[in-house]
Amino acid sequence: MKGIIFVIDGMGDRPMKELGDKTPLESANTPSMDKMVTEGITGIMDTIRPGVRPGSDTAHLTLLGYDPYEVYTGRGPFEAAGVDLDVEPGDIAFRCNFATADDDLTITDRRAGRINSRTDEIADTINQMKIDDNVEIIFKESDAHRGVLVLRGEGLSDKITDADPKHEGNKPKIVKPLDDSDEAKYTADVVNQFVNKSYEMLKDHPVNIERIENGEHPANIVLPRGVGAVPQITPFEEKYGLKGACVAETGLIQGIAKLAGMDIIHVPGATGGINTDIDSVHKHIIDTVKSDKYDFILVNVDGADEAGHDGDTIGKRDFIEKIDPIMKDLDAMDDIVLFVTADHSTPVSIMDHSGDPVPVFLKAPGLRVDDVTEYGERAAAKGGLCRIRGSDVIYIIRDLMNEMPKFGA
Ligand SMILES: O=C(O)[C@H](O)COP(=O)(O)O
Ligand SMILES: [Mg+2]
Repeated sequence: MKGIIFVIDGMGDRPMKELGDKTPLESANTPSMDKMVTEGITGIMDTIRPGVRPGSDTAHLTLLGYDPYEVYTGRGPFEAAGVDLDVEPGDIAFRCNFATADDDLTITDRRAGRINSRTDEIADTINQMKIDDNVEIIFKESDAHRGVLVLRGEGLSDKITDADPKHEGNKPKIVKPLDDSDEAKYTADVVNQFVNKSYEMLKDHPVNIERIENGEHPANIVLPRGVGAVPQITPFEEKYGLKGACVAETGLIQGIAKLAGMDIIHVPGATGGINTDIDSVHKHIIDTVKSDKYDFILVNVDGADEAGHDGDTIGKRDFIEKIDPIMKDLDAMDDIVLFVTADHSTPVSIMDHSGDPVPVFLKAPGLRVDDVTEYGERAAAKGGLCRIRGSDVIYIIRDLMNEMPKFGA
């Protein structure tokens, strides 16, 4: 028996007039998932707890059986692991966005047109930045508009705020210390200098001159957020005795799996967007599930979340439809316990994560099948799994895999 958690990132949503009072999932044509739901059991899930808006990081940690209130130190170190940057004790790491700023540093696009090429050249320039002799700047591009900053040196602190203003039309936030320590004050000052210097170094960068000539948004500023020191995570295999692999598109999810000791399966052509090479994603998921090497596989596809963040209703619905053929192949396998879910809702109307519970279903041998015949937020709420929490998932899967020790004699 193999366990699989298949996360359709940000899939949960709310009914929309544009879709005839349906959600993107309810409106999507998903014959394979509907068949699996008919033969399986459904429910809804509060990934962390009702009303809590999960980040993808805290959500995935929870699904893997870690308590984010214990192990989560910030998003940065997971993003760093995802691009193979070491974060050592004493370092602090940030998730960054390549963004577009105008002359007075007002952010006009937090994702620089979802830039998807030559960010390595921009990273090379950022790596030449000097702030003072005490602190080393280590920067690496991740997928699309994402990047990672690691600061290394004496006397740094992760007790500081973010620079990313989170909404266009604002200037970068002035980073502030969160406690009275000299370390936090110093680190905040370093990060503020980093943001300003990134604009100075990038505004006339050849990559950006070319982007402007092509009518694209330049990546002329770097916005750090999600600061964190290195987290302590018990390896997944040590915790559960299951050898794990992760097939994911984005550095964040790969980084979480890597820090949990799982093997990372790289997917050529995966962009994390609705334009991803879905055939390549499909092939790598199925090959990994079929491989004898693994007992447990974490899958994450990210396009529905990106479409939610972009306010793209039709893109979100159509991306969900693209997942259905992958499910058809998983449906043909007998020896799996498959848990399909979103990590959180990203309603198109909000363009960000919400606390709405997400629809889930289970395919496994021996289930107490319910009456639900369609995969959707409201249909799933009528299913036999009822309303669960994300922290329940790894227990439910291990039980159905016959891997759970008995509690008691
Ligand atoms: O896509 C991501 O990395 C995040 O989930 C959203 O981050 P962004 O708003 O910076 O794109
Ligand atoms: Mg997510």
